[in-house]
Amino acid sequence: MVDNNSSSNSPAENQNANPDGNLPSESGNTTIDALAHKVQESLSLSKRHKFWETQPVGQFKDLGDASLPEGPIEPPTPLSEVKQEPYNLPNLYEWVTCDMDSEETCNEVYNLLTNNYVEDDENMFRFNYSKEFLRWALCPPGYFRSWHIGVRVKSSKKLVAFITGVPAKIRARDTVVNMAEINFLCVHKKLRSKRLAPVMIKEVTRRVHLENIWQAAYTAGVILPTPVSTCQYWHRSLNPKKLIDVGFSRLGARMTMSRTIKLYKLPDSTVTPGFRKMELHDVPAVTRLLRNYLSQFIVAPDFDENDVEHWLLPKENVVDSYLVESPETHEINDFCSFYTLPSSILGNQNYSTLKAAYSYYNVSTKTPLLQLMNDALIVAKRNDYDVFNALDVMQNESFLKELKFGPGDGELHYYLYNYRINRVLRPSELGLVLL
Ligand SMILES: CCCCCCCCCCCCCC(=O)SCCNC(=O)CCNC(=O)[C@H](O)C(C)(C)COP(=O)(O)OP(=O)(O)OC[C@H]1O[C@@H](n2cnc3c(N)ncnc32)[C@H](O)[C@@H]1OP(=O)(O)O
Repeated sequence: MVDNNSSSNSPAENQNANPDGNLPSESGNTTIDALAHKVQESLSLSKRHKFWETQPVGQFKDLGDASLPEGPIEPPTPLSEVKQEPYNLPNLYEWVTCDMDSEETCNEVYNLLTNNYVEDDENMFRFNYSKEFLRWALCPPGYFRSWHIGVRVKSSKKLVAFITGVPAKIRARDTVVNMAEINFLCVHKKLRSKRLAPVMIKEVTRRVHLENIWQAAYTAGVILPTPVSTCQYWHRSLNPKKLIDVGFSRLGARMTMSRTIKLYKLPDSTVTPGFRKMELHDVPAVTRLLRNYLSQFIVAPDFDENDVEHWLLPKENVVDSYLVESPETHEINDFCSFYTLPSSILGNQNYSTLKAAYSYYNVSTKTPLLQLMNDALIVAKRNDYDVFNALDVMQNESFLKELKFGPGDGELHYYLYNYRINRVLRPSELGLVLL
C-alpha cells in the first residue's frame, strides 16, 4: 500500500507550500514524523500574526477555552457604517471586478492562477483549475459579481492578484448561517511578501459586508488563527506508472512496477446494479438524500434543490455524480460525486498534466460505502484520471485504507471567519468540501 512505502506530493495536500517557511512533514506515521509535526505546530501557534490577530477569528490564546460562547464573534454593524470606498492599494495597482462571463477576463484569471496558484512544497505540481471549473465555482445561484476581485497594474492592466467569494448557507450545529466561501486567493509570484494578501482579504470582507453577510468559511494549507478542523488528503493511484514517473509517488520498498500496477488494477465496469450518472430529474431525490445525510455533521452546507442542481449535476470535466437507482423500486438510495482538478506537472519532459479527481459528497444508505466508492474509482479510472483524492472528512475514513488510498504529506485546515465553534472538530465531524 501507498501508506508506508511511497510518498506523494500534490498541491492539494501541500497547500502548506507556505510563504512562512514552515516545513510540512513527509507522509508516513513514524514517530519522528509525528514529533516533527508537533514541533511545527507549536512553532506556528506561537508565531505572531500581525494581520490575523486583528480579525474576528478564534485566537490561539483562546484555544481550549470552552467557556466562550459559540456563534458570531462580533455582531453585524449597521450597513450604513460599512466603509463605502475600497481599501487603498499601493499606488501602482487598481481594483477590478472580474466578469467571469467575459472570455477575455476568464482567460486572464485562468492564466494568473495557472502560473501562480498553489504548488506543493517541492514545486513539482501546481493546481490547474480549468476555465469551465472556475466559472462553475464562482457563479453558483445568487452569486455576487462584486465578490470576484482582481488587482491590476494601472499602467499595463496586467492582472496580478485575485480573491473570490461565493454565497453559501452553512449550518453550524443547529444554526444555518449565510456565509461567504472565500477561495482562489492568489498574488503573482513577483509580488509576494508585500502584505498585499491582508488588503485583499479586507476588501473581500468589505464587499461581503455590503451584502449584509458577516461570516465566511475557507480552507488553507497554512496554519492561521484558528482551524475549526485539520484534515488530511489521501490519494488512490489509478495510473501508478505515471504517478511514479512524475514523482507524485514512489515505488514501494520490495515492489516492482508490474506488481504495483497489479495492486492498483480495477475492473472495467462498475459492480452495483442500478449505478448510473445523475440526471436533472434526480435533483429532488438527491437533495433529500443529501440533506438527510449532511444533518449528522457539525458543520455542513445547507443545500436546496438549486444548490444541488448547480453543485452536483454532472458537468463535463468539472463535476461527476453517480447514484444507485434500485432496479426494483426505482428509489435513489446512494450517491457519490467527484470534481476534476488537474495539476500542471512542472519541468517534466514526458508529461505536462496530472488528471486528478477529488471526492466531493458521497451518501450511502443501501449500497455499502466501500462498494459505492470502489465504483467511483472504476468510473474515474475508465475516464483516464491518474489519481483519486479524498479528504478524511465525513465518513471517508471508513473506506480509505481498504480501497488502497495512501495518506498524503500535507494538511488542509478549515476556518470560519467571525464564528466561534468551541472546540476543534474531528474531520469526521465536518460535512463540508470546499473547492
Ligand atoms: C465576512 C466575510 C469575510 C471574508 C474573508 C474571510 C477570510 C478569508 C481569508 C482568505 C482565505 C483564502 C483561501 C485560499 O484561497 S487558500 C489558497 C491560498 N493561495 C495560495 O496558496 C496560492 C499561492 N500563494 C499566494 O498567492 C500567496 O502566497 C498568498 C496570496 C496566499 C499570500 O500572499 P503573500 O505570500 O504575498 O503574503 P502577504 O505578505 O501578502 O501577506 C501575509 C499575510 O497573509 C497571511 N496569509 C498567507 N497565506 C494565507 C492564506 N492562504 N489565507 C489567509 N491568509 C494567508 C499570512 O498569514 C500573513 O498574515 P499574518 O500571519 O501576518 O497575520
